[in-house]
Amino acid sequence: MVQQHPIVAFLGPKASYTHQAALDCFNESEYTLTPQISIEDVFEAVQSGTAYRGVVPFENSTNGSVVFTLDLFVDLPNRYPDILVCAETYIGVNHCLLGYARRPITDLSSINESPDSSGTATPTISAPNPAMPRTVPLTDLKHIKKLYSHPQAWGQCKAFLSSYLKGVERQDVSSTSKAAELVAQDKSGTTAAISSSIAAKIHHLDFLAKGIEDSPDNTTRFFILKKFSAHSSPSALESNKQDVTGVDNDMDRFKTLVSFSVDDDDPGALAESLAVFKPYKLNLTSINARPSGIVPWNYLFFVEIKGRRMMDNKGAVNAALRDLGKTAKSWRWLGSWESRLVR
Ligand SMILES: O=C(O)C(=O)C[C@]1(C(=O)O)C=C[C@@H](O)C=C1
Repeated sequence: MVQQHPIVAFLGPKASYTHQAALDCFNESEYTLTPQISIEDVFEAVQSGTAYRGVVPFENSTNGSVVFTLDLFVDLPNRYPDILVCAETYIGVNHCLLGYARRPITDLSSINESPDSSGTATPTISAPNPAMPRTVPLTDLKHIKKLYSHPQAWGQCKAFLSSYLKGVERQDVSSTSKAAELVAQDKSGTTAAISSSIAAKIHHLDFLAKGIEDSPDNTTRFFILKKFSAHSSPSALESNKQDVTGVDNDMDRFKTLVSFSVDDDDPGALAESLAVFKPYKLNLTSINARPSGIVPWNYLFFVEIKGRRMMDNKGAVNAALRDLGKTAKSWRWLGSWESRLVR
C-alpha cells in the first residue's frame, strides 16, 4: 500500500512566494505540498483537517501586514475556531517584471529619456529626495498595457512602477504566481506580471526587469498554521519547538499572537489591555487593528509578544492572558511558536 504523506496547503499556484516558504519548512519527500487558490482556502483546509499544516503570508518588511490573513484571523462567523500559528519563516522577496520582450534596450541611458519614464524620480523643491528605482528595465516597456500582481506587490515596487510604468492599468490577482500564469496565457504579449524568477522559468516568460522592489532587504514573513485538536506527529521543522508545555525559562525564543476586543464605551479599556503584559516583563513587539465586522469603527486588536503560553497554565504569558480576560471584552490565543527572526 502506498503511504500517504501529510498534506501541506499553501497559497498557490506553484512558484508563489508562499510556495517557497512551504518548501523552506517542509521536505517534499515527507509532505505533499498542495497549492490553494486563496489564503482563505488554506485556512479552510487546515480547519477541516484536509491539510496537516497550512502556509500563509503574514507581513512584509516594506508594505506591512497582509490584511487578507489578518481578516481571516478576525473570523467573525467563527469558521476557523481551531486555527493556531505553530511556526514562522522569512523569505527574501526579489520581484521581477515578467512578460514577453519586444525589443531589448542596448543603450540604458535612453531609458531615462524615454516617454515611459514619468520623471517621478526627478528631485523637485517639494520632493527633494524622491524614491529612486533601484534598477532599470532590461527591455523596452512601451508595449505593456496592463499589469497583474498580488496587491501586496504593488506597494513593494512603488519607485519602479511610478518611474517606468506610470498610468498602466493594474489588476489584483490572488498571488504573484497566478499573475505570471495569466501573462503566459495572454498571447497579445501586452501584459506583464510582478512575480518571482522561479515563476519566469515555470511559465517560460522573459525578464523585462529584475530586482524591482524598493528595498534591497524586502522580506515577507509567513506563518505555518495547524489545527489545535489535530493529532500531529512531530515534524523536523517543529520537533518540540512549538511545544507549549514545559518550563517558561526561555521567553525570548518564543512568540505569541493574541487577538482581543474592548468595549468602545469604556475609557481606558484599550490602554489597560495593552498594559497587562508589562508587569510580567513580556515584550510587546507588534500591534495591528482590523475592523471587527460587528459595527462600523469597532476593531479587533492583534498583539504579538515575546514568550509562549504553557499548557500547564503556569508562566508569564498565561498570567497576562488571565489579566487580559478582565480588561478586554473578548480575547483569543492564536498560537505560540519559536522565533526564526535572526537580527
Ligand atoms: O503572491 C505570492 O506569491 C504570495 O505568496 C503572496 C505574497 C503576500 O501576500 O505578501 C507573498 C510575498 C510577497 O510579499 C507578495 C505576495
